[in-house]
Amino acid sequence: MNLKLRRLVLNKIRHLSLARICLLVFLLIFLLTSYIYGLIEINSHQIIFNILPADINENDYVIDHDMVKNNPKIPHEPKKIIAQNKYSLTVDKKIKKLFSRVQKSREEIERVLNEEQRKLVTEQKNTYTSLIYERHEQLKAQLEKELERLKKEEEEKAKNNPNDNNANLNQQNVDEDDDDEEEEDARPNPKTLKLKTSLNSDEMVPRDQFINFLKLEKINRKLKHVKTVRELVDEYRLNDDANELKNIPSIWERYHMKISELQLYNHTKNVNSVLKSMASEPVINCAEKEKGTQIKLILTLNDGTDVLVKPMKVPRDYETPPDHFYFVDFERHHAEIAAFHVDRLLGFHRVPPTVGRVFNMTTELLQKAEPELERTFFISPGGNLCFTGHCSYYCDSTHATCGKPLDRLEGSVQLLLPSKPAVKWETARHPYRRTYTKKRKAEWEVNDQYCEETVFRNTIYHSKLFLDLIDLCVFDFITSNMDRHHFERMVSLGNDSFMIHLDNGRSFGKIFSDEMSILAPLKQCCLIRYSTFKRLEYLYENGFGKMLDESLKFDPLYPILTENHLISVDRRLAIILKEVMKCTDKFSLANVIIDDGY
Ligand SMILES: Nc1ncnc2c1ncn2[C@@H]1O[C@H](COP(=O)(O)OP(=O)(O)OP(=O)(O)O)[C@@H](O)[C@H]1O
Ligand SMILES: [Mn+2]
Repeated sequence: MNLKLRRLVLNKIRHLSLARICLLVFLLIFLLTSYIYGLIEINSHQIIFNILPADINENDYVIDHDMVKNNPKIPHEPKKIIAQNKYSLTVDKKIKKLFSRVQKSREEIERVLNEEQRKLVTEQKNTYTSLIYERHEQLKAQLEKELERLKKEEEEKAKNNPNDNNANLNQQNVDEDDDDEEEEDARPNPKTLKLKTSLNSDEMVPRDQFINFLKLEKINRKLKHVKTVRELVDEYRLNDDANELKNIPSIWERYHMKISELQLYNHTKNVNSVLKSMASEPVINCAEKEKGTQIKLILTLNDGTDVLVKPMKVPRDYETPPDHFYFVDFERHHAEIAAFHVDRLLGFHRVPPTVGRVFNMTTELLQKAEPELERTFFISPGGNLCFTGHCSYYCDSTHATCGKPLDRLEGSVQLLLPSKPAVKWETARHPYRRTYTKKRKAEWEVNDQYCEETVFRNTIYHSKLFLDLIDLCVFDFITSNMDRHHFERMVSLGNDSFMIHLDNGRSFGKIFSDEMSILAPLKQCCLIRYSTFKRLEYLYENGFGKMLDESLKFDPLYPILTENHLISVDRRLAIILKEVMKCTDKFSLANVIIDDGY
């Protein structure tokens, strides 16, 4: 009896295990396919399921809005936390003294080159410029010869071995390092060869001469016709057979057409209406920005305006963790907004109009999303609507962009500036670029003579562009932005059209300390534009932090910066002025503060 029972049980178990094994194998195959097709992500410590219904049903994302209203713990309106004038203004006597010294040297600073000097300096400048063009032509001719020779060799080889399928010569240049676009290729193509604007290493440009090149701009400025986008559009329309610019959205007339070679807008007033419409116009399409390292959306608004949206990732008081490099830092929407206001107060007007906006993720993003993006939406365990999107950094489920709460999402909205076909842009590598690696330092970080040895020798900076670069350094130090790898310009507006201060998402990552290395261009070159200095003086006298807070009050997401951020802005302004002061110990005042007419 006992034996019979035992056999029966054993048999049952055997059968059960077979069924289990089948089930297990099936499950494994299922998991493997899910993993391959991206429905499952495996992290170091968890497995994440991205299994979504193939067709997204709007009802899957119904958010309980009453819950938000009835739950006082959920902040559905940002609290106004900044008490006015809480941060104090310290006035440094030494800085005040610098202001009065500059006032006294005003005549000397503002003086233009006399006729004789102008001729001489123009000649010197032209000598360098012709030198680099000459070398460029020589190099091009040399490369063409070399290519010709190689081609002949290949042809001869082909004649000798007619069966051998030779590799195409031009094919060898396809692999280009994206980051080092200005570095020389192994075998550059003479047709697309970029002009090397740098003089040879033994050809130093003395400081006095370099300063004269900058001063020469003051004369040129007076003679110059300042080009606008309107002119570019008019020019383009003359040959616009495809009628590409026939029915352009109203933003062109309201804003784009007025962009000039000098700045993105001339009066705050001109930009306020754009900010307002970007913050309120209904969204009609939502796409992802291609090739981004972090998630960015491109929205088309009802009035035809295209805008770039960076969604909220971190709270206002977030600081970059001490072990995080600048190149892995999160992009912050509040930084983009604050940077616009800082740039505007500095009088540069080189950051595109940027405003904060609260989105209803369901109706404004999900329901308007293009299919690729739509597929990445899901509801989190906390009941919030989230999406991951596609990008190379932080587009996995652990870093999803989620409603705070439910489907309420804050973001920065930046106007997309005009580009092709009427407006051509150019990107150039920043001379004080960081290495974007964990271990290697850039030359400017180890060589204090870098400015004279490298920057002064680059003929691209024998122009207005150099003091623009110092302006950018001032702006980046105040906003604490270490992520300035390139700068972009609308070159069809002119050879030295202003540097657009784009991509400020990684600024304001430090609050209680200052990143002194950002000031390297100012410290090493010891040159600053007169009008910028006067602007810094004005902000110092009137309280930069306070003015910034007042300016930010116009943003729908106010407060944008914390009180400590505002204190940091005042502190950094004083540091910049002190660095200028140190420079005037080394060089005379009129050889540090330069009036180039801009
Ligand atoms: N407001 C704008 N108008 C026009 N073009 C823009 C604007 N903002 C960004 N772009 C274009 O998109 C590019 C990428 O923008 P941004 O630098 O913000 O993205 P990113 O993904 O952070 O780039 P990266 O991570 O490589 O620094 C810019 O270099 C510029 O060419
Ligand atoms: Mn960036």
